[in-house]
Amino acid sequence: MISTTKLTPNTQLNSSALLIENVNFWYGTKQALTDISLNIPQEKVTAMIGPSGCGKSTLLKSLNRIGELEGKVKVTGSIRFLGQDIYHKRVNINTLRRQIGMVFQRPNPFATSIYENIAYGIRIFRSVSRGELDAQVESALQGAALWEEVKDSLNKSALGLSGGQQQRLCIARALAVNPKVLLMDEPCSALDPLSTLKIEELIHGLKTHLTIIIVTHNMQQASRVSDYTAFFNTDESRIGKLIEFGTTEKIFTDANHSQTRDYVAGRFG
Ligand SMILES: Nc1ncnc2c1ncn2[C@@H]1O[C@H](COP(=O)(O)OP(=O)(O)OP(=O)(O)O)[C@@H](O)[C@H]1O
Repeated sequence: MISTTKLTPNTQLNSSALLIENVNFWYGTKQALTDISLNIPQEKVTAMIGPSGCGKSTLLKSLNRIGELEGKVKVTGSIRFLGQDIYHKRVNINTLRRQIGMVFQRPNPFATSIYENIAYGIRIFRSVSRGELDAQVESALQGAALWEEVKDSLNKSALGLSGGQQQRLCIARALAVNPKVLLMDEPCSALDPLSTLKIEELIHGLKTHLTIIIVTHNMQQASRVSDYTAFFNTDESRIGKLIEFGTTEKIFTDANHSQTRDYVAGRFG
């Protein structure tokens, strides 16, 4: 159910998964984000919306530090995951990325079997018996609502699955290592309407035990799947900033800022 609590970016929620404070982000000398403060609630779905180039993906990728893989980047400010500073020098990046998993715009399964796509990540983090591995693979595929469709073809190539199935496999792969947060970067933009519906249903079920952050250009999708929405924009400086954060109901029906109202009404972007 969508809460009607009035929220501002700095409002302290009872249970915060990620606390983002005064974050600035640069690719080399190009600044992509300025002064972002946002409190991502635990076990809810938060949508990030805004026109192309306003830094939604950049912020998403800074939450599990995979943005750093794209070359020389600089981040200032603070991002706390369950209270811990993710940029602290003693943070184990592999553990961070296990706890904060990610699903991308285009499904990117490994060119191996369906089974191996899931088993690979589990084996990296701990040694398990074959029986336990089988059970965990099944559990992850069940969690991504894919088990019934693939249980008789686990040894077949993942590349033979449809695009929608591949995306659910990628979700299963992320779920297999028990993340606490799932970052989704336009996960349905390459999918047909039926596959999109399946992913949206999945998101709805997953938030009972996962915090989900989804970047989407689809306003209907944002309003269907999310509890909270963050709207980003740029001005003439071309640097992304957070304009407004609140319950999805408030952002879509009674936003404080005219830019937000114009964007959700489809008047620009
Ligand atoms: N690897 C990179 N190197 C340099 N600049 C980048 C890189 N990735 C993104 N940018 C720039 O950072 C800014 C924010 O990009 P980002 O992809 O985060 O925006 P976005 O809101 O997610 O856009 P879209 O909705 O089109 O995906 C843009 O100006 C973009 O050109």
